[in-house]
Amino acid sequence: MKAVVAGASGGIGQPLSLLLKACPLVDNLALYDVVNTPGVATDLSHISSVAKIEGFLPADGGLNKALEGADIVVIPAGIPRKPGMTRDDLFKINAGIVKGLIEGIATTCPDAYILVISNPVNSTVPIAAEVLKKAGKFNPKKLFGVTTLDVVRAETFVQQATGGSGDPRKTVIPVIGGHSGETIVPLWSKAKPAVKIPEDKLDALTYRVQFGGDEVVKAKDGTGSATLSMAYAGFRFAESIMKAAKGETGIVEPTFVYLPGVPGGDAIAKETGCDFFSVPVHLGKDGAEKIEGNIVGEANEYEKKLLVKCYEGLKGNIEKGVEFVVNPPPPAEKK
Ligand SMILES: NC(=O)C1=CN([C@@H]2O[C@H](COP(=O)(O)OP(=O)(O)OC[C@H]3O[C@@H](n4cnc5c(N)ncnc54)[C@H](O)[C@@H]3O)[C@@H](O)[C@H]2O)C=CC1
Ligand SMILES: O=C([O-])CC(=O)C(=O)O
Repeated sequence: MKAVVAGASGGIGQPLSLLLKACPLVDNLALYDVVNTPGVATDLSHISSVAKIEGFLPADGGLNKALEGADIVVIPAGIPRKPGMTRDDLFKINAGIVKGLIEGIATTCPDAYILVISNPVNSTVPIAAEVLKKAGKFNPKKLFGVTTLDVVRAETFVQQATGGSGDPRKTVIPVIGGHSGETIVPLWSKAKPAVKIPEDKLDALTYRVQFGGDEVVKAKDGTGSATLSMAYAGFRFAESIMKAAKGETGIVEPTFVYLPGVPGGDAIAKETGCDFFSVPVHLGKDGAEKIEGNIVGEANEYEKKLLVKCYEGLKGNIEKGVEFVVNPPPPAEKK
């Protein structure tokens, strides 16, 4: 299994690369970034794990060299938020970064699983899909927006709100929709095993999952957004993809996918009016095998109200991403 991290020298990229280097499922690890990958790769190369590691910079076709033969490409490249910014404020810079990286993937390793972390995920995944479509290489079963951090937060915060003890990972909570503010919808009613959230804590708990990113941005006070918890979440999702690729069955993860391209997705696309949506997806050797049931239809009344707000925001984010590729903005005039 060859894994590539694009944006490997950054706040997420470095710890994510560390986790992938230590993972026995990875035989080869390529680190790509516009800066510092020789240093990061040399540092990680001293770790006594099976993965062979190499760092690449843009010079001399570095991106294509990194991507050559890749089975899985994880993309945390791009700028993070500062206090006062929304994820959508990152679009201006990150849209072009993601577009360029996906063009490289379309040329060099179109069959790889593609995991997009770069924000705004609600728009960068549609950008990736459109770039791949344009190149005639779009396989919706292998393109994923990484929304695992929302799931991780829901697992953690619900324990705190209910006074639960024990391993938070043992409670499975589907978090669906998109990856920003009100587009993030935790389905507490679908938790397994069931959770009993005191009514007076429900709004605050939901808000904390939806705006957990802001909590970190505020605490980091201008130095960035979630990196370590994101590296954990990104690795957790990448590991699930790799395990499924190697034949492990029964793996289900919420992830932001192109609904019409995944079995079971059409009904949800019709109900939500959104072609891209995060839903629990069964993972298999070919990627997204199918979507489990109609989770949107099964939401309770409280969650249905949250979903209405989710659709409103998400539709615009998706359209913005699609437009960026289909009707690209004119190139900026040179001064
Ligand atoms: N999906 C999610 O749940 C989350 C997403 N994010 C997003 O992840 C992205 C990265 O965040 P951080 O690692 O904190 O930022 P960072 O600034 O620390 O690292 C980003 C890295 O990307 C590199 N980069 C820039 N242009 C590139 C290009 N064309 N090719 C390859 N690498 C390039 C930079 O050199 C830098 O090393 C941000 O957009 C952030 O909003 C952050 C947390 C959670
Ligand atoms: O909040 C941000 O900008 C980073 C992010 O996506 C998260 O932490 O969920």
